[in-house]
Amino acid sequence: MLERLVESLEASPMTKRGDYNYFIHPITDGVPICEPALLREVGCAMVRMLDLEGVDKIVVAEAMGIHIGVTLSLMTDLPLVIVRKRPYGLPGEVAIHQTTGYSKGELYLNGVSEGDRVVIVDDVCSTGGTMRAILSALDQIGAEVADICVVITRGDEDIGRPFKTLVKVAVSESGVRVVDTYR
Ligand SMILES: O=P(O)(O)OC[C@H]1O[C@H](OP(=O)(O)OP(=O)(O)O)[C@H](O)[C@@H]1O
Ligand code: HPA
Repeated sequence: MLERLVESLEASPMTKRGDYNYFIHPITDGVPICEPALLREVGCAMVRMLDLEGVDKIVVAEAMGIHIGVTLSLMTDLPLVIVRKRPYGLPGEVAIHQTTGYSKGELYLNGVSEGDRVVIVDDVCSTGGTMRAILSALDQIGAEVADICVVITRGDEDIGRPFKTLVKVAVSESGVRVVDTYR
């Protein structure tokens, strides 16, 4: 279990975004190509780990939460909410300020209502800025977060509540090392 993920992560090419050591991987970038077997491996592990009891919706962030969310939505039959990087101006839309290790921007949440029970999934948690921003928007709406799972965690970020991860990695200029695998 998770062999494809571990092997491909440790073979990730590296680049720099300012001072940030950025690894390039099919799950986090869709580059160079995302194999169905890898998506299946990730989807099966997440379904096993997540507490899906009574959950109404899966929440993901554009862009690199989308393929993971679609995989889980097809496996669980739960609807998908995509937090977008552009506004739609619909009633109830919540704007969120996102800060990552290498960027800042706005995200916009639609489609979650007060009392909804959701799970959040994403490709990677690094500084935790994206996850904290989404959690604060869901809290503002009055939705309940049943569980959170990311594919990859890098660093020891605090997002204000426990969350699950499939693998934990250490990243340096020379590459990615998987330091823990959860299944
Ligand atoms: O823990 P953090 O420091 O917030 O980093 C994690 C976030 O960074 C990436 O998103 P990004 O905004 O770069 O957009 P992308 O999904 O379009 O690559 C990634 O998909 C996570 O959502
Ligand atoms: O190092 C990274 N690689 C890909 N996506 C990311 N999102 C946050 N950090 C990274």
